[in-house]
Amino acid sequence: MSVLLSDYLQQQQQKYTVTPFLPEVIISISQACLHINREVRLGALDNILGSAHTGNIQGEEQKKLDVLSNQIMIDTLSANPAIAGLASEEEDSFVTANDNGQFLVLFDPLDGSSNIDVNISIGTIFSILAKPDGTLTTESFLQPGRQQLASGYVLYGPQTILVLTLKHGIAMFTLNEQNQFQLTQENPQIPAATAEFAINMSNQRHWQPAMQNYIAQLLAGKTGCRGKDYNMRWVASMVAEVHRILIRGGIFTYPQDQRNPDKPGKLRLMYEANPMSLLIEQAQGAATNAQQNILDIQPEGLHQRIAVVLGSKEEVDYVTAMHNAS
Ligand SMILES: O=P(O)(O)OC[C@H]1O[C@](O)(COP(=O)(O)O)[C@@H](O)[C@@H]1O
Ligand SMILES: [Mg+2]
Ligand SMILES: [Mg+2]
Repeated sequence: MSVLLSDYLQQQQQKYTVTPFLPEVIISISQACLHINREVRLGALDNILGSAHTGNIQGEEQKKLDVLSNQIMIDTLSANPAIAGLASEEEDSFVTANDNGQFLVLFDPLDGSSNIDVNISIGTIFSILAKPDGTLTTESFLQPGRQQLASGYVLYGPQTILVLTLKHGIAMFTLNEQNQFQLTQENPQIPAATAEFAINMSNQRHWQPAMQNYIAQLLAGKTGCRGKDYNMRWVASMVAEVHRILIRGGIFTYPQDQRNPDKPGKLRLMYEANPMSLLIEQAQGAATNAQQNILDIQPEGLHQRIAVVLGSKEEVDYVTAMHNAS
């Protein structure tokens, strides 16, 4: 018998203590993503390709689909009275949703924007926190990743797949012919060892010495100290890279760059690194900023950037140890 997202959420409530109304928040997120999915599938037919000719607070050019997906997320989630506030890659500061809401939702409405126009996998990433008591402020959102109640992503690829954790393992749902998310895999385990890495090699000259040395070891293959040949992949969509790692293992990194010391990495802690790190940990992988566990980091800003190393545990531990020894 097929298990739909709503059935799965009910089962989780029967097995574990799930915060009241958290399932409804996840349903709202899934509805927003179904809407985004429709837009993605139509592409040029719905005039959603190309630049919006605007920029976000991070100085990045916004694509039409970045702006549209952000609006869909805000409109859909604000309609759920359980949600107090929202934070998005595309909004300068947080958005107040409902005065009596108990949850905060942080999201990257459209991840992998450079892939939109070329029809390569993109996604939506989300993180759910409990709203602390009192007035909603930026500080309300600045909770370490370990305090997330749930996180996940929707991958708009050859299949549309929702991946979710309520901190009791991981569930993967595939969008079926009735436009419903249907459970297709539970509790994938990331193999501890791997021979596949993902990094944007064009930035090599800017990496710190420890990352230079690590990648040089992998490139040396069988002839080097790691004693095996490594394969490389780079999709330029974090959602797609994390999905590959959840399915078959591997290591993904977007390291710190020496070009701009004020910008310790490209990826954002609150709505990219934290939700993905929770998923990776729930699948027996590891995630660090090359020095410490990402989920233990005390955030300092909504749009804080961070170096990310995640995936197969032995490989992540190895490269993290190299950084800590340097
Ligand atoms: O184009 P680059 O430098 O390889 O960066 C790719 C990385 O940037 C991102 O696209 C950033 O996400 P956004 O598209 O949400 O800004 C990641 O998904 C991906 O890992
Ligand atoms: Mg992103
Ligand atoms: Mg984005």
